[in-house]
Amino acid sequence: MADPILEVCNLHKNYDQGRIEALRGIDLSIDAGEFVAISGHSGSGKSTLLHLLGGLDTPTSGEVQFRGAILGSSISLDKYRCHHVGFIFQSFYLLPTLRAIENVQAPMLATGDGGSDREKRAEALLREVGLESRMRQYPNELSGGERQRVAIARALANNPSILLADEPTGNLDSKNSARIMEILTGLQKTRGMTLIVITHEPEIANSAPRHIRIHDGRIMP
Ligand SMILES: Nc1ncnc2c1ncn2[C@@H]1O[C@H](COP(=O)(O)OP(=O)(O)OP(=O)(O)O)[C@@H](O)[C@H]1O
Repeated sequence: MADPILEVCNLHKNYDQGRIEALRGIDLSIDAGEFVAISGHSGSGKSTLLHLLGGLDTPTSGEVQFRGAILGSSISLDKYRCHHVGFIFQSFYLLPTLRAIENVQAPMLATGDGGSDREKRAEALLREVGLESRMRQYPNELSGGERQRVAIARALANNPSILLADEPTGNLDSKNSARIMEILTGLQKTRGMTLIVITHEPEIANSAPRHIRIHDGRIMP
């Protein structure tokens, strides 16, 4: 039976005082545990949509609901972002002065989650992404694929139910790209997470059970 975790209703997003219409009426329902790929040409509105799904920005009109709660109204964007969503970006965005294990603990510190268990939980997450031997390295001592694995562990820090990934393999070679997708789809299957991935790679888009194509701010039929 359908169990919507995210519902999007007539979503519009304008920039530049309405001169740019990045999203022009998106309706979308995503079930808990789904793996959805989003593709579309550059500038079509993919990242804008992902940012609104993740509560990183607010719509010009329309709404996003998380389990029936309207983002920014029935649930605060802060609470939603900190406890329910994990983000992964093409450029990793690790803090360069923190070791891998400290990067993973950062979101726990921000929310006050984890208590004295923080370090152990961060270790377990790094083990889950296969980085048990690289926990004490700084980001600049890690390869691109390893950095993205740290970013995935960090995205899991507060045990979110949704993972949002914006071109997570965009900076990686094909071997690392396959490894990252294997980890992400593994998390979707074993933890029952909802996985939403923006990608330009047809192989990844076609591997997802559901593939949404965006064109000029609308979902293509
Ligand atoms: N902060 C902003 N201010 C003004 N315009 C923006 C802003 N963010 C995005 N845009 C514009 O909105 C449109 C959609 O951008 P968006 O980043 O969502 O596209 P995209 O499909 O993710 O593109 P790409 O594949 O190149 O990352 C583009 O015309 C872009 O220039």
